[in-house]
Amino acid sequence: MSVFEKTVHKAFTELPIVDISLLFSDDLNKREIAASSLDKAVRETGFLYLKGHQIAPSLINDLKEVVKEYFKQDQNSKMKNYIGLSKNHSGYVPRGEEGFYSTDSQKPDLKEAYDIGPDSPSLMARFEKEAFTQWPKDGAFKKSVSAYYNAMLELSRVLFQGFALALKLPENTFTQYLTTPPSQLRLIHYFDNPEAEESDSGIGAHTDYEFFTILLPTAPGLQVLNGANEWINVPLVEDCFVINIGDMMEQVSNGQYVATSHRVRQVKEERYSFPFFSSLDYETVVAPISKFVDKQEVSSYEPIICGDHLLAQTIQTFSYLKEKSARGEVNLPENSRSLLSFGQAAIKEG
Ligand SMILES: O=C(O)CCC(=O)C(=O)O
Ligand SMILES: [Fe+2]
Repeated sequence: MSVFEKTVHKAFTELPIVDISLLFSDDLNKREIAASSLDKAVRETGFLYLKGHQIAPSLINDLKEVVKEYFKQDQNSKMKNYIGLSKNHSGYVPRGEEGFYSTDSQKPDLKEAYDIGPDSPSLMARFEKEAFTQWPKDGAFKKSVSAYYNAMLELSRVLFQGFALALKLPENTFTQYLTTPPSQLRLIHYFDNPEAEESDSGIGAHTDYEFFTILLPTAPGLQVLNGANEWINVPLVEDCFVINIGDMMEQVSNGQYVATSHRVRQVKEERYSFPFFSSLDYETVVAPISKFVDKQEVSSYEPIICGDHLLAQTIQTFSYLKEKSARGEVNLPENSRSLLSFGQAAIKEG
């Protein structure tokens, strides 16, 4: 395969486990060994289990505890922190607020969420120069969730370096743009539904918008589309995160690393999941790196501005932002991509 051909994932039936312990080594040769196993897994599947991440179990346990307590509250209490009341796209997301994932508006995805982003500059930096994250009253929630957010931000720095090495690029290729990224942490609660059928959607099929996602699920339900267009179950593996490639990694690598479609289905037992969407600084221009573009080729990946891509996708999916857009209070950035412009399905069509 020429290095310029876009990757097509294998017809995998399970996800590889990648141990990144060596990425924490002071020895570059050792970091490169870990990076090459990352590279292999990403090319074959675009999705993997991450071992050796050095996140303390207490951070994870504290997070699960405060989130479970939070969602136990009644709807009125949760709506006091409705995401539409915030200036930086943070807060409670009731069922049905997001219109993208579920294709059937009569049957919204069976979930609610709480979204956390940084204080300004945030995802809404185009419209709000100064904005602060909306937190519920419970101080324990803020403490545990912030600690987990900060740990994810640090892990994303290690992984950005790992992905740069994996792509045989200078190690700081991405991290030079990682100062105040508008990365989002979602705390998702899927309702228990013992009668759930195979077609009942927790989250409909999509790719994530950022570079990669560090996901912590608490129960099965996640499914990934493989190279043969089959949905593969992602069972839990103890002490592992799940990592998947997002739109912007596909964009910078000119399709060497492809965003992977995934969905959540048939959630019978109550389920929580915590994706951290790893982004770079808002103004970062995300274009295919020249090494991956054939001189004769016109790349199908037009440059995008990192934060604008996230903003555009978000405006197209959240009801409160669609309403603000209709009132002229927010507007789509120039050259916005439509939804589902990345991933295997988009490559096959395009
Ligand atoms: O809940 C999960 O396991 C996946 C969540 C997800 O794909 C997302 O929020 O983008
Ligand atoms: Fe996702």
